[in-house]
Amino acid sequence: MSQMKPEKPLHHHHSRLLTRWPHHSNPYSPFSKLLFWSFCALSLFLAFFLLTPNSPSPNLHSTGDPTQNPSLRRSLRTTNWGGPAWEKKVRSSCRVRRSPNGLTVLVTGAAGFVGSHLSATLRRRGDGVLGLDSFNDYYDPTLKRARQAFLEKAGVFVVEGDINDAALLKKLFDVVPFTHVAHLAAQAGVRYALQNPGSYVRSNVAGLVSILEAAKSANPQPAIVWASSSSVYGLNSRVPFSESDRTDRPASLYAATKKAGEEIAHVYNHIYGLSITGLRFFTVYGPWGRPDMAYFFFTKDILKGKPITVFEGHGSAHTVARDFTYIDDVVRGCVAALDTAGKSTGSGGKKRGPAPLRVYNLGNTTPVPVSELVNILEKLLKVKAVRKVVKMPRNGDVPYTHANISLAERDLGYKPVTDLQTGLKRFVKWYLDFYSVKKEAVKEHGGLATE
Ligand SMILES: O=C(O)[C@H]1O[C@H](OP(=O)(O)OP(=O)(O)OC[C@H]2O[C@@H](n3ccc(=O)[nH]c3=O)[C@H](O)[C@@H]2O)[C@H](O)[C@@H](O)[C@@H]1O
Repeated sequence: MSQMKPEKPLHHHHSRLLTRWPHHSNPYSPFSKLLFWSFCALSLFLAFFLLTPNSPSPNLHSTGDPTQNPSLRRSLRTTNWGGPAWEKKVRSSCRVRRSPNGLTVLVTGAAGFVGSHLSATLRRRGDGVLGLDSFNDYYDPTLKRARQAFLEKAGVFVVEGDINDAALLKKLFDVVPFTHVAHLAAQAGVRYALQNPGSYVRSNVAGLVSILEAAKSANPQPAIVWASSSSVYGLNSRVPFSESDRTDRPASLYAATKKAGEEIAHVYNHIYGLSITGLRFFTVYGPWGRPDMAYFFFTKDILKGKPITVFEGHGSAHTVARDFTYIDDVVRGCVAALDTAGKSTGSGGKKRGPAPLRVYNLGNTTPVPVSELVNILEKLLKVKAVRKVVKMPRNGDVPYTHANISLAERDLGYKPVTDLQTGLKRFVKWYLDFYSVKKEAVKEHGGLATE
């Protein structure tokens, strides 16, 4: 009842205002009618323009919150794609040069750290590869553009678009019969989830569903390999972490969205017969890495003489350690996962038989304390770090990670061969080259090869 009350006075007020309006602005005058209809026509035109998926419009690589802002969401859906020239580039990027067994792979997050390395590796061995990336500014987009430049040189076209853009995904699957999707696009980083939780739900949950929806409707259905995370082990205290261990106690929203992804994978495998492999990456590092990761910004800050914050654990878990895994080892694991994926069995959105559903740890099996990581960086950079040792805040971090990789060893032939000292040496060399003289670095490396 109380909600009904204001209506009367408002209406009353409104009609009083009408009677006071001068003649030329009276809404019932011919001029106002004309204004009214022009406004309607313009609104209709704008609505049509914004909702049409293929309409060319300026590219917005925004990381704003599209679920909070519907107009931004629309703008993400109208990214500049489509047309004969664009389709030609897509097809040529997907042309297999390793017949007859070459794969045709859609790599999401292709301008990202693991995505760019994987795309280059696949293209080098002759597979057809198409990249997809939103180039958002979670971290410096110029680094993503530099990776894209490498990929273009290697013959990989990176489509600029959002994984939540269903019309774009449908178009890609209509143009190319992908045999595989390497789904690496995600909102990464454990601690950033405290600042921007929505972004994790959008990318890691909604985005994954969007990819699986497109894949289940595609004909043929591709096999999916996607990036889960070691963080799903959360507060698990059994070491080393095995795939059969508990993963129902995540310590961060990031971990929770990756765990949710593993459950979602089960659903799409069960209902639609999609072949799905989740890879639990263990703190992947190396050249062309992510600036939001500790080894990367420690390097930057040590060189600048800025203090770095080194976390230490609480009580018996005093040493904070990670099973740091070198990029080339992880990429070999990804390639093996694609090669052994097995086929999806569905068609026309219907399951025709059981399909593989797999999860593997891709770690290094040798956890290293973060303090030791800093020691190695100091030696390589020849600069003493200014350390601020603090108790680990409740920020989503777990004290340690340690992978048991026997399953990946058995099924994928996965065998990491790079220790932290060797991998960081390669990273530091790349870092110094890339950030002091960018162009020279690009020429010298001549690709993403790091070995
Ligand atoms: O293994 C994984 O699945 C995850 O690995 C990393 O997460 P994390 O291991 O936390 O990597 P960093 O953020 O680089 O942190 C490495 C270590 O440095 C510590 N750290 C971090 C930041 C800092 O200021 N000080 C500090 O001591 C962290 O506690 C952690 O032990 C990635 O950022 C995640 O995207 C990925 O999913």
